[in-house]
Amino acid sequence: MSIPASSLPPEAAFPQSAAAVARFAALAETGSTNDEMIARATGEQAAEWPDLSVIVTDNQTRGRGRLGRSWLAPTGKSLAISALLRPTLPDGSPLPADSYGWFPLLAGAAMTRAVRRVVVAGHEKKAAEAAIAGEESVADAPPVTLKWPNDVQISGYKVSGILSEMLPIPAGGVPAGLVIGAGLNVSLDEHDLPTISSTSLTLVTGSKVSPDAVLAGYLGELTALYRAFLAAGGDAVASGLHAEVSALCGTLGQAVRVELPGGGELLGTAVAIEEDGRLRVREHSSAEETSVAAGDVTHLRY
Ligand SMILES: Nc1ncnc2c1ncn2[C@@H]1O[C@H](COP(=O)(O)OP(=O)(O)OP(=O)(O)O)[C@@H](O)[C@H]1O
Ligand SMILES: O=C(O)CCCC[C@@H]1SC[C@@H]2NC(=O)N[C@@H]21
Repeated sequence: MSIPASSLPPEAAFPQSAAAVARFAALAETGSTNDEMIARATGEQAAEWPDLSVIVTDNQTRGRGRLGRSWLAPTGKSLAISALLRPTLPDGSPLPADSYGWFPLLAGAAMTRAVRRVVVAGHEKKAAEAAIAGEESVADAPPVTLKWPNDVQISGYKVSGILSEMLPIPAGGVPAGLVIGAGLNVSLDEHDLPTISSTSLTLVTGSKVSPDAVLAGYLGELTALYRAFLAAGGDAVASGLHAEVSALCGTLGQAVRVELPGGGELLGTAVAIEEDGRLRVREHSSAEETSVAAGDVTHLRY
């Protein structure tokens, strides 16, 4: 007698992703994958959750976004992914705390690259179908860019958001690691979208997208950028991460409004990403340049 599909563990739906990391768990449902991962990484069984452990679900019921917002995801149509990193340098010493600021950008770059591959493949499929039908060539593939610090946008619409959270730091100690949470809108329809500024992979490509393939793509990119960053001692410039993030970042060259964490705002043009990951903005009123480490950035479209 064959086993009914519903009795298979959820991991069975993610063979490529499970092969890409040290430990992989897929949950049928959870409140927040970041909360799940933080609890496991700091609980009694913490030693069983090594560097590059991943928890995923397609049914996250209380997703948390940046700046205290909620992350909304209709059941079965998006992925909530949390990756545990316990970064150590090649000599075995822990990564210094001041390199941790690069992780949100590193994860954003990894997701941008993974989404780009899906969008380009969808575009090539459409182009091939158009050619067979004898139609005129189709338009260029839509741009997939990183919105500083870590949203992924397709043609300016948000398809993924990232929330990185540090594990508790022991008094006077070095960080024990962090959890990088990523929400990815996979197959939402128009009517499922939580905001007018969001989109999904299926809406953009017009094709069915394999959650396992896109997740494995993201985990592969994340692992590659992470390993290069650690091999360079946590130096984003030497590892090429600074250049990669700058190349993927659609915020550069844009007119932006930055709502600063302490109140107040900055109106200007985003001109560069600093070597420590901050965004440098040239103010419109004074032409003065200010670098911001955090804040809510809006791309202004005139
Ligand atoms: N599944 C989702 N997809 C996209 N955004 C979502 C989703 N769930 C919740 N949101 C939230 O919706 C809000 C809108 O996101 P978005 O970044 O597009 O707009 P914004 O921050 O208001 O403006 P802007 O992008 O122009 O700066 C954010 O708080 C985002 O976290
Ligand atoms: O854009 C944002 O505001 C960040 C959204 C982060 C959502 C992800 S989904 C997986 C992980 N678990 C959470 O509760 N949040 C993050």
